[in-house]
Amino acid sequence: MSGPALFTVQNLTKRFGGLTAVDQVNLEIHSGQIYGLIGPNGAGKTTCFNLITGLYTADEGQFLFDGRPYSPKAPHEVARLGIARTFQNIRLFASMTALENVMVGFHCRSKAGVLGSILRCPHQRREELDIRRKSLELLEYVGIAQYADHVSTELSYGDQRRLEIARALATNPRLLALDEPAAGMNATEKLKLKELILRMRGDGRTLLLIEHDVKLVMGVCDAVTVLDYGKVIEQGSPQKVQQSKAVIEAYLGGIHEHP
Ligand SMILES: Nc1ncnc2c1ncn2[C@@H]1O[C@H](COP(=O)(O)OP(=O)(O)OP(=O)(O)O)[C@@H](O)[C@H]1O
Repeated sequence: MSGPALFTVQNLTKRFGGLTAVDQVNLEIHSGQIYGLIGPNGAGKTTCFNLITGLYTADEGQFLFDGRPYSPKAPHEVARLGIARTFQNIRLFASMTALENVMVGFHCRSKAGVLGSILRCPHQRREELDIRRKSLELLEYVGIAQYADHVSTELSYGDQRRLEIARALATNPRLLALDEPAAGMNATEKLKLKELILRMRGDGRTLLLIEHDVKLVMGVCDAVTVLDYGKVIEQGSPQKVQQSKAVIEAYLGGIHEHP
């Protein structure tokens, strides 16, 4: 793809004791792309995500975001810089409604902030109403507006994952990272998720996707990187990756134990 990349990963390496979980990984994500990061269990996908989103610190390598060096120190700083993520294990505010969960995403970048919304100073009322309206719009966007007033844990598993996406979108990220969004979903939920991902791309969003469902990845991604034992074993279009001997061998290799 031509033009400068929105997000670049250069020689990324992370070790846990004697284990190199991520080993000299390079990748380039361009604006408007859906970029897939796949690989067998233990390949290093989540570690990569945790490095990109500031949960872990890299041992080697660097990131460029919009051409500038990006060194995430903490997750809240990552959100402020324009990267949002969802989690493999859903992390919603369990006692809040679906609507309130999305409102928290907006408050992260509102002038009033979460505390202001609780104290409800008069001049913050208007901003609060605006956030409420925009949160409802996002719930509609991901297809769960009918559950706005339901406590988040009452929602089905698939809907909770869509709620996480809505909350992440509330921060208006330039890069949205989804960590196994289809995990635990049934076929109908996966189809709806696919539609939502394609809709986000249609609206110009840039997505990084870790996903075990290879069919989903091949169906939505513009470019894919395949990891195995922390190393990139293939990179390119879904067509190229699907035909790669190294990828086929890695997936047929069965249970992956690190040496
Ligand atoms: N905090 C940690 N401490 C020690 N080892 C870790 C840690 N996190 C991950 N690992 C190891 O690093 C390797 C890569 O793990 P990672 O979770 O990144 O893989 P993955 O591709 O996301 O796997 P899965 O698809 O099963 O989620 C694995 O061998 C794992 O056991």
